[in-house]
Amino acid sequence: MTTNSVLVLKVGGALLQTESGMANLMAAIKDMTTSGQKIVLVHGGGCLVDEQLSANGKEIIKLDGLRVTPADQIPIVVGALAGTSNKILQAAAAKAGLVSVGMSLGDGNVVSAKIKDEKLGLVGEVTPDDATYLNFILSQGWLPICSSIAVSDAGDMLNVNADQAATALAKLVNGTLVLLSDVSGVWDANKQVIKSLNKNQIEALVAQGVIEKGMKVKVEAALEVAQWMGKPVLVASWQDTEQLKTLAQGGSIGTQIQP
Ligand SMILES: Nc1ncnc2c1ncn2[C@@H]1O[C@H](COP(=O)(O)OP(=O)(O)O)[C@@H](O)[C@H]1O
Ligand SMILES: CC(=O)N[C@@H](CCC(=O)OP(=O)(O)O)C(=O)O
Repeated sequence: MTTNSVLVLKVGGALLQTESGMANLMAAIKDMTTSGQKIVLVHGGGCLVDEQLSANGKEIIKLDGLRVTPADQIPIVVGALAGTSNKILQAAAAKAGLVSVGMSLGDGNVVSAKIKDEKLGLVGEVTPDDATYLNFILSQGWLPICSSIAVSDAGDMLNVNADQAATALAKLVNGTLVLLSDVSGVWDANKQVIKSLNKNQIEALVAQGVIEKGMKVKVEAALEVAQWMGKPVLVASWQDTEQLKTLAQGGSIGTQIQP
């Protein structure tokens, strides 16, 4: 998708567990940036957080796809996302010949953050704020790699769902959002990828329980941006090299979430 607008690519945490997946993605990013496409990479790391919480004897609780994050889990969550996950991706970027800047939502006032809902603990809700820092990184030809850890004005470190993090950054730079997961797109009840979805269809599939958990959060984030921008948002897979090539050539892949 070589467009004039900035491409905001979000990758789910499962990517970080496959060397070949990361290598393929970084090769596709290298191709796109070489042809002048500006890219912001936003990442999750939910599975790494799960691993680290378990290793530290902590409970894993999710509500509607969002992790309940008590204060005693924050150091582990921040370490897994802003630390390990972010640096794993920077290492993969370096291997592909890309110059990256590892960052989080707490940097340069890119977003403003507040606690989303007391019952989720230290989970953040973010809104776009100041694009100066991100635009500077892009103007240097560097690849920003952003984790979904935010910092509130009150000085709390907050855990933000990475799809929602990507939503805020896509709005910030008025970019084109692509959410890459470990599935080829949004499935129907028979696990067939649906080519295109609008608001009514999404609401029906959520009500039927066909779209659930992390995919519910993702599709709702995608719909919000699609409506805000007045253009479709793609939900696709980082696993499929062909999909990545199509994306790099400006084609449409996976499921299009329509405004
Ligand atoms: N209708 C659906 N279509 C595709 N995936 C779905 C659907 N409903 C639930 N899922 C689940 O959502 C997962 C993707 O969400 P999530 O794990 O949060 O991804 P990521 O970590 O890439 O953001 C899929 O692996 C799948 O198990
Ligand atoms: C609040 C919340 O749910 N935060 C997520 C942040 C990471 C994430 O979203 O990772 P994926 O993209 O791999 O799912 C979490 O703690 O798992």
